[in-house]
Amino acid sequence: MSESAVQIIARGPRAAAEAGAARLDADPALEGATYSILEEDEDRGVWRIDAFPTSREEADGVAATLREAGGLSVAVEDLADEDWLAMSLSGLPPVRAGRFFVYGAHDQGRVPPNAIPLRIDAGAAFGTGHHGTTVGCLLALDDLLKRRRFERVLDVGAGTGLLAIAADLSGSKVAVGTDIDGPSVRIANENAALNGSRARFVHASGLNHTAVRGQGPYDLVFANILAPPLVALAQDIRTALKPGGWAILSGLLRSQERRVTAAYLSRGFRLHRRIRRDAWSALVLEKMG
Ligand SMILES: C[S@@+](CC[C@H](N)C(=O)[O-])C[C@H]1O[C@@H](n2cnc3c(N)ncnc32)[C@H](O)[C@@H]1O
Repeated sequence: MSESAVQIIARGPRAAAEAGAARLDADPALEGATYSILEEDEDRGVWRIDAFPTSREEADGVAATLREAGGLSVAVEDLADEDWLAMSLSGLPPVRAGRFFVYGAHDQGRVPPNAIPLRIDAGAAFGTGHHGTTVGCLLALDDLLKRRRFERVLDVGAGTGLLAIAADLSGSKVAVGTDIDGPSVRIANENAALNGSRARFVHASGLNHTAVRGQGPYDLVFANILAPPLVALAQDIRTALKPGGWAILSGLLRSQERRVTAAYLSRGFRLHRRIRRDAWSALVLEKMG
């Protein structure tokens, strides 16, 4: 959808927005759709979903699904420029998440002392550090690093690569990432080079790549994808981890915590912590012996 990119904006009460998001998650045809949900106006109780479809078919599907959910006013707005994501994100403020400081080119020189800087410029891949799902992962890593080190780290659904790069820059020996989206893999490898990181990214669905198997087993696996693939990948993530290894799972809504947690508890994980940000939840799980 090059010259005619659109953004879909749906507004309504929290219950309607969460119901709309749940419908997007449940539709296999919209599995790859990227959207965010957040509280836009706390006083008036208005919640908002922003979706950024990558094809006309996906745009029609997302808009129809949100309308069918009911209780939402849905607008489809044209984005004039193909580089809309970069435009909409340029100038965003830097993000501090624990010891990590995620910033764009325009904030070079503002890195606080003692922070681990992650230079990530807005572009066509997900993960500038501004989304609640990404912040949850960085906060979880920061917290775990207070008591332990992770030698080998895997990042499933790496987007810009910032989670694997954060692991590498905070002392991991091996940091590998995968993404089903080819351009994201290229961008993630460029970001690794830009940050002087040895993290490496490969084009793969889930954990299905020889480079992923070859570097395992892992001490830590990140997966910031949606609830259905998190459930579907539970066994693969378990297999990829050492006993006593950790999983940081994100991309799920608070309303989906129980379903995702159940898939991991039933495979011998223990829930260590939940980090909630906006409507999103990040789960920190340990693989028991
Ligand atoms: C929400 S973004 C997360 C990006 C980054 N890890 C972060 O935390 O900001 C999800 C990414 O996962 C990728 N993805 C979705 N399903 C996947 C799958 N089954 N296997 C690998 N990557 C996947 C998408 O292309 C997208 O880049």
